[in-house]
Amino acid sequence: MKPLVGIIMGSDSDLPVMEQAAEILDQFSISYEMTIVSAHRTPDRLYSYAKSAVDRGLKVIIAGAGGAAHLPGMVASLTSLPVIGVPVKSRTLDGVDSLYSIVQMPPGVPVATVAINGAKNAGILAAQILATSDDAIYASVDKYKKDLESMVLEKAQKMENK
Ligand SMILES: Nc1c(C(=O)O)ncn1[C@@H]1O[C@H](COP(=O)(O)O)[C@@H](O)[C@H]1O
Repeated sequence: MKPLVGIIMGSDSDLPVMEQAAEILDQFSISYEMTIVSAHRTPDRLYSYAKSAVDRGLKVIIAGAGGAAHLPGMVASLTSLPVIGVPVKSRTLDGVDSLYSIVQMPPGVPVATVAINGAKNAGILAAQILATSDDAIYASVDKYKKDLESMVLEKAQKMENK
């Protein structure tokens, strides 16, 4: 199945965070590809990845990076597909550097930025973007949210009955 979502990250050290996006896409049975692309270390690869994305059938790109996280913004500059940015928690500044690098994009080049290490929400958001034109994906996401609601209501009930 051709991947609909591209998950990219600046380094293999981002994988423990970024694989949470893959896990939730698996739950929704959404096809994806996952690889390393770095604006800083592999600029030519970044260019060819972003430029070929739409022709390869991708609909959404999730880009995660830490520190001076230019990857999501640079991808967004090179393609008109929606880009979701995941600030990965860095070793020195706790990911605040990653967050600020990703979130403050200039007008005209948005990156939908999730929380620090928020790769799971990035996956859900990608599914919701796809769901606007796919009823089966919409139904999966809708069920996920209803299950979440039931789970919390059950916990509330247990807490009240103690
Ligand atoms: N922020 C970027 C970019 C980029 O934005 O192009 N490329 C790698 N990195 C980040 O550097 C951090 C440390 O990388 P290493 O663990 O490989 O030293 C990672 O979090 C990666 O996302």
